[in-house]
Amino acid sequence: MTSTVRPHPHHRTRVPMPWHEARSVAHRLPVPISAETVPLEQAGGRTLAEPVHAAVMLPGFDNAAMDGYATCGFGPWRVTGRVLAGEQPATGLLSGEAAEIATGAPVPSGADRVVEYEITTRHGDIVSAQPGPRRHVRRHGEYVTAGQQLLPAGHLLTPAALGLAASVGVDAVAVRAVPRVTMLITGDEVIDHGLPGPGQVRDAIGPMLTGLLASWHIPTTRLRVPDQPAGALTAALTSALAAADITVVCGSSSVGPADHLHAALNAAAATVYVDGVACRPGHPQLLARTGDRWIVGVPGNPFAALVASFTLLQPLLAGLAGRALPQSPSAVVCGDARPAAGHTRLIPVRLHQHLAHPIDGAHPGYLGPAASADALAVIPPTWRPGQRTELLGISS
Ligand SMILES: Nc1nc2c(c(=O)[nH]1)N[C@H]1C(S)=C(S)[C@@H](COP(=O)(O)OP(=O)(O)OC[C@H]3O[C@@H](n4cnc5c(N)ncnc54)[C@H](O)[C@@H]3O)O[C@H]1N2
Ligand code: MOO
Repeated sequence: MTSTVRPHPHHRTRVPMPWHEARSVAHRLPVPISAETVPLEQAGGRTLAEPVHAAVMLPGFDNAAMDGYATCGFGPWRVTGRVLAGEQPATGLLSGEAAEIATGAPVPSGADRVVEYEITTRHGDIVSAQPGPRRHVRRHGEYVTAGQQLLPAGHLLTPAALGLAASVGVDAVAVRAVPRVTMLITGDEVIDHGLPGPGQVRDAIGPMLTGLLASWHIPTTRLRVPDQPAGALTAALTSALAAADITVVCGSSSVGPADHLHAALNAAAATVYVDGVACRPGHPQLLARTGDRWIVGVPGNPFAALVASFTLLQPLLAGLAGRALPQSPSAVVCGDARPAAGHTRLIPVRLHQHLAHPIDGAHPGYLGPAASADALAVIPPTWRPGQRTELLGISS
């Protein structure tokens, strides 16, 4: 798995790592990054470094699950008062008494059920009903007891998880730090704005990865690196490594005369863990480390760069956050997914009626199909028509 980087051999032989193995290596190698305590408002999309425990019981008090009447004993009942949410009942109820009550209001002592308005008839202060078996009272602590662990360390704080933490009285949570990510965009032909001139291309990877990482709640710094002089990437990588937990080098991953990544890694005394992955597109991708700093090399072809980001960057980020790899949903792929011997194909698909429909026209250098896809379907070499296959969600 580990190899020492040699001086840039243009025609070196790489042994590409199987796609699932590359993901697993990128996920299990990192030690989780440091933890910090942040207010709940800032914790969305972060990963818990410590479990969340309930500070209070839930519900916090016996309360009405319906708008209607809290009643005691058998009806008809005499209505003696009214309790709204946020109020405390003025008195308890005796047998044959009722209090009008709002959903969420504390039920008066003595009440044995809440009868919803819809099934009641009322004449003056007398209310009648034939209630069903449901009591419509949410009992103190029936959901959560105080001190109970609700979310484990390693849990991603989704909107529902934030709401849950707030509902049990939590104001701040211990989460993993946000890794600092720098992107180095290489290529003398690559321009940032406007219309490309002869031989030029617009940077598609910078905007794509900025958006992808933002969807994972991670801000990025983007820097341009010229191909010439040959030492420019080494200098840029050295300064990026000083400031960033992860440096993503875009382009320069292959074996061409301007592909300086391996020389730069050598200069940084980096250990390379993944050097080529048996997938299409995106095979010339790379994962390396020096100290606690990580380098991910993604190919210059933009769709290949997207695939590489899901292959190495997403698992690396999960590992740094101390989080499990996201569980991939699966679907049956319609038609011929064209499996290829010896490598995993990643194809853009649209999801319709629980089936994955491949989008035509995918090329490593073109993002059209990926831009209108719901997911990338993972097609192993052994794929057969009608077989379910893993999906990587790319549309959020
Ligand atoms: N002899 C070989 N040549 C190539 C191989 C190989 O195995 N042997 N692999 C091919 C594959 S597959 C890919 S992918 C590319 C990877 O090349 P690099 O990562 O070194 O990237 P570049 O050479 O710099 O650029 C490739 C291509 O992508 C365009 N590009 C680069 N950066 C951007 C950007 N930010 N936005 C949009 N487009 C970008 C660049 O202009 C080139 O067209 O190598 C193959 N060659
Ligand atoms: O990774 Mo390359 O783009 O397979 O085309």
